Amino acid sequence: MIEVANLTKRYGAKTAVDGLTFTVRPGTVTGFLGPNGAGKSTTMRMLVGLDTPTSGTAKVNGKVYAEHRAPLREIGVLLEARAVHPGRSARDHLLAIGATHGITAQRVDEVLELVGLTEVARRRVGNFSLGMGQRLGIAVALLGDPHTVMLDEPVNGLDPDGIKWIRTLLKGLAAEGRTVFISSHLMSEMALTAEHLIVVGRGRLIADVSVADLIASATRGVHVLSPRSTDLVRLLNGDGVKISSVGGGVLDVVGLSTEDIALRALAAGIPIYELTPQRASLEEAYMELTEESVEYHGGTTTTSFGKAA
Ligand SMILES: Nc1ncnc2c1ncn2[C@@H]1O[C@H](COP(=O)(O)OP(=O)(O)OP(=O)(O)O)[C@@H](O)[C@H]1O
Repeated sequence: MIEVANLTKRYGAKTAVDGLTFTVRPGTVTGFLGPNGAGKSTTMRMLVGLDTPTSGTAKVNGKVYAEHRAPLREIGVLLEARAVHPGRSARDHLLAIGATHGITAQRVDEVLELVGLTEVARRRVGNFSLGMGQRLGIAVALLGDPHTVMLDEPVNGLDPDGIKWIRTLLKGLAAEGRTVFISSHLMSEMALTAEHLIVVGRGRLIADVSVADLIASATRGVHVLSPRSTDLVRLLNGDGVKISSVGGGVLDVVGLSTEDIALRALAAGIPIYELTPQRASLEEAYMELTEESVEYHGGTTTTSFGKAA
């Protein structure tokens, strides 16, 4: 379990994390999302004692990191900046880390197997590809068989096979009852991996929501096909309702639910052949949610072409 309460971090005049409060529960994969500079890495660093909060608390399994006697057994982390001695083998790297916690060579070999590095376990880490380095980082995180796993951008550098592997791994860890907290900018991947989301922007909490609810809350219309579309437009038009044609006789109705449309059409005797709610993708829902809090907007090059009538 991860509990963040009124957490604030200032670097001089810059407030990186601003009164953040949230809980990450065991048993599900929780995604940590937010635009660049939103404060995700800073929050994760405070959770593992790499940064000190200006105020508030960041607890793992009921205690702040420094209070744990065997932290590797409480929380396994993969943060972006990893210090690995390039001349060491993957196995030696894990053995050295494990030595501080009485972790056996057998456990090291188990973890190497789990992340698919057994065959290269005795090779110099300096020659590892980005994906192999990422797998080694995940091996470090899992070494102490921790109850909580926190990974910053875990799919960075992984190929599609690797991405699928980590998705299965993370879901498996959550199914075992562990707390799994991951940050990522890949929305399509988050939609497949996470069940719950903590969304931050400019250091503040924007949403603490299930993936399903976030997608459902994104405003999208309902596509309606009727042989009497003109009558239907007249019937449904009103305050807060926007109706447009999307071609093929199909109307896009925003501001009314499928039930509203069906019942009103039924009462007026207007037949309906098709009624389809338009679902937003997680990416679209996320963009709507964070629109206001993007710190660094990219420049756009716009060229005007005459719009076709
Ligand atoms: N050591 C530091 N000194 C000064 N400012 C910092 C420091 N660390 C982070 N910041 C600032 O704090 C803000 C939050 O940064 P952080 O890295 O936590 O964001 P993030 O959400 O992880 O971003 P990204 O998605 O780009 O990794 C940024 O504006 C960043 O420039």
